[in-house]
Amino acid sequence: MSMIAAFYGGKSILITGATGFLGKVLMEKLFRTSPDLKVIYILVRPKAGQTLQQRVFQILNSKLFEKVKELCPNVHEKIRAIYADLNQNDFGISKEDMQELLSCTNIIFHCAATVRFDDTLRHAVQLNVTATQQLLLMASQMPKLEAFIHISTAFSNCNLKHIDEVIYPCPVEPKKIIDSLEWLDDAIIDEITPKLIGDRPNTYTYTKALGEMVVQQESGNMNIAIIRPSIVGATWQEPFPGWVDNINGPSGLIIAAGKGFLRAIKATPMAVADVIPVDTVVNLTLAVGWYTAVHRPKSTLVYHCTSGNLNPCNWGKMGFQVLATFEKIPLERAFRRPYANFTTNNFTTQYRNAVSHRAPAIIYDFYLRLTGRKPRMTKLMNRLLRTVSMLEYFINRSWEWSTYNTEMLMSELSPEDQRVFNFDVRQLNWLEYIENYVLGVKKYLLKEDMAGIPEAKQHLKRLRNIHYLFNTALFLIAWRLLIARSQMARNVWFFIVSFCYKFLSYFRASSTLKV
Ligand SMILES: CCCCCCCCCCCCCCCCCCCCCCCCCCCC(=O)SCCNC(=O)CCNC(=O)[C@H](O)C(C)(C)COP(=O)(O)OP(=O)(O)OC[C@H]1O[C@@H](n2cnc3c(N)ncnc32)[C@H](O)[C@@H]1OP(=O)(O)O
Ligand SMILES: NC(=O)C1=CN([C@@H]2O[C@H](COP(=O)(O)OP(=O)(O)OC[C@H]3O[C@@H](n4cnc5c(N)ncnc54)[C@H](OP(=O)(O)O)[C@@H]3O)[C@@H](O)[C@H]2O)C=CC1
Repeated sequence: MSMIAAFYGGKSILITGATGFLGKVLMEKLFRTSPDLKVIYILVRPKAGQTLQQRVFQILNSKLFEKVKELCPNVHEKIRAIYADLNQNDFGISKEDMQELLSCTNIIFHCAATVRFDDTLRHAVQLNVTATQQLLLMASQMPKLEAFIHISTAFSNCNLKHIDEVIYPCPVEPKKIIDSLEWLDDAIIDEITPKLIGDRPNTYTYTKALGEMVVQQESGNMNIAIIRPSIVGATWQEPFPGWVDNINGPSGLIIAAGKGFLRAIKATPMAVADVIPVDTVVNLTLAVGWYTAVHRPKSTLVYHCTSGNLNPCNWGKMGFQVLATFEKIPLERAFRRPYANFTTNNFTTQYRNAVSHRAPAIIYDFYLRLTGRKPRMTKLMNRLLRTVSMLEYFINRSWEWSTYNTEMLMSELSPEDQRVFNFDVRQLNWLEYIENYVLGVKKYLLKEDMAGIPEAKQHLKRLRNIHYLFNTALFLIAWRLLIARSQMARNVWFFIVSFCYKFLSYFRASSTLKV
C-alpha cells in the first residue's frame, strides 16, 4: 500500500494553476492514486469566453483524464472550481468561497505563475510575487493546513553556475519592489527593469527568485517546501507517454523544427539539456507534500527536480533524436524538410537566419501574393526568431544543481512509493523519451492523425524535389550571369562541356566494342 496515496485520502486540497500544464497532470495523478480524497479546490478564472465550469469540463474530457474517468467516474463531483483572479486583491474570491477555503484546506499546491519571458515587471511581480504573498497570508489563516508546496523554477538563480537547494537572497527586498511598483509609472518601470533583473535574462526568472524569498519570509510556522523543476517536458510514463498540451519550452521548437520553419539555431550541442518530464515533477511534488506534512522539517526545504546531474543529455543529442523521429513520423504539411544546423557563432547565426529562415519566408510570401492570397510567413518567421532569441540563453549554458534533498526524500520512500511516485530520473531512457515526446507533440498538441503519415512522407518527397529543382535553377541562373560577364568563366565552361563530351564519346565507343 502506498503511504503517499493513503495520505491524500480524505484530504481537501487547494491547487492554483490547475488549468496549466503542470496543474492538470498534478490533478490527474491525485485522482488516479487517491480516488478517496475529499475535494480538490481549484482557483480558476474565466478565459477565452469560457466559464469556469466549461474550462473544468474541457479538462475532464481531455485524453489526459481518460484513465481517471474509468477508475473514478464521479471525479467531476470532487472538483470545486472557485472563481479567482490572482491579479486582483484577495484574488476576487467571494466571501463564502473564502470562508470554505480557509476552514477546510489541508494541503496547498501553488503552481500558478506567469511563465512568459517577456512579461512586464509589473505583471510578473503581481503574479509571481504578490500573489504568492497573498496566498501565504490566506494559508496562515487555515487551521487545518498541513503543508504548503510552492512550485518555483530551477532557473530562479540562473545567474549562478552551481546552485544548491537553498534560497538565495536578491539584492532588493521583494517588499520594496512590491511597494515601489505601486507608485512608479510603467515607463519608469521599463527603464529600471534591466537594472533590477541584473544578470538574469528575463523578468520571469527574477520574479520567481523574489517569490522564493517571499515564501521564506512569510512562512511563519507553516510547513512549507519549494520545488524547483528545470525545463518541464511531456510525460515520460503517466498516464501515458508523450502527453503535452502547450507550446512552452521545447515543445514549440519541436513543432517549428518538424514543420521545417526552424532549420538552424544558436545552440551549444554539448550544453546540458536539463529537460524533466512533467510526470516526474508531479511525483516529486506529491511526495514532498506528504513528507512536509508528516515529517514537518524544521526549515523550508528546497527540492531540485532536474535531470542533468543524475542522467545528463545534451542539446546535440536531443536535436539529433528529434530529427531522427521526424524521419519516421513526419508532421503534416511541412513548410520545408526538417533539418538542424547548430552554431555557436553570432555571425553564422545572422547568416543562417537570413538564408535559411527569412529568405524562404519572403519568397513564400511573394508566391502567396502572386496567387492572390494574404502573405503571412514573414510575420510568423519574425515571431519564431524572436522566441528563439529568448530561449538562446538556456541552450548555450550548462548549470549544476545539487539534489541532496531530492535524493534524501527518495531514500525515505517505501519501495511501493518509489514505484508509484517515481521521480528517479536515472531510469529515463532519453532516446525513447524524446521519440515519445515528438509523437506526443504530433498527436496531442497538433492533433494530427497517424493515418496521415504516408501523405506527410509524400509531401516531404515533393519538398525535396522542389528543393533540388530550385537549387539547380538558381545555379544555372548564377552561372549564366557569370558567363556573360567573365571570359575566364566562359573558358571553364567550355572546358567542362568538352570534357563531358569526350567522356561520353569514349563511354559510347567502349560499350559498342564490348557488344
Ligand atoms: C528539444 C529539441 C528541439 C530540437 C529541434 C531540432 C531541430 C531544430 C534545429 C535546431 C536544433 C535545436 C536544438 C536545441 C533546441 C532546444 C530547444 C530548447 C528549448 C529550451 C527552452 C528553455 C526554457 C527554459 C526556461 C526555464 C523553465 C521555466 O521555468 S519557464 C517555463 C517555460 N516558459 C516558456 O517556455 C515561456 C516562453 N514563452 C514566452 O515567453 C512567450 O510565449 C514568447 C515571448 C516566446 C512568445 O510571445 P509572443 O507574444 O510572440 O506570442 P504569444 O502571443 O505568446 O503566442 C503566439 C501564439 O501561440 C499561442 N500560444 C502561446 N502560448 C501557448 C501555449 N502555451 N500553448 C498553446 N498555444 C500557445 C498563442 O495563443 C498565440 O496564438 P494566436 O493567438 O493564434 O496567434
Ligand atoms: N513549464 C516549465 O517548463 C516550467 C514551469 N515551472 C513552474 O511550474 C509552474 C506551472 O507552470 P506551467 O504549468 O508550465 O505553466 P502554465 O502557463 O501552463 O500554467 C500557468 C497557470 O497559472 C494560471 N494563472 C496565470 N495567471 C493567473 C491569474 N491571474 N489568475 C489565476 N490563475 C492564473 C494559469 O491559468 P489560465 O489557464 O487561466 O491562464 C495556469 O493555470 C509555474 O510556477 C512555473 O513557474 C518551473 C519550471 C519549468
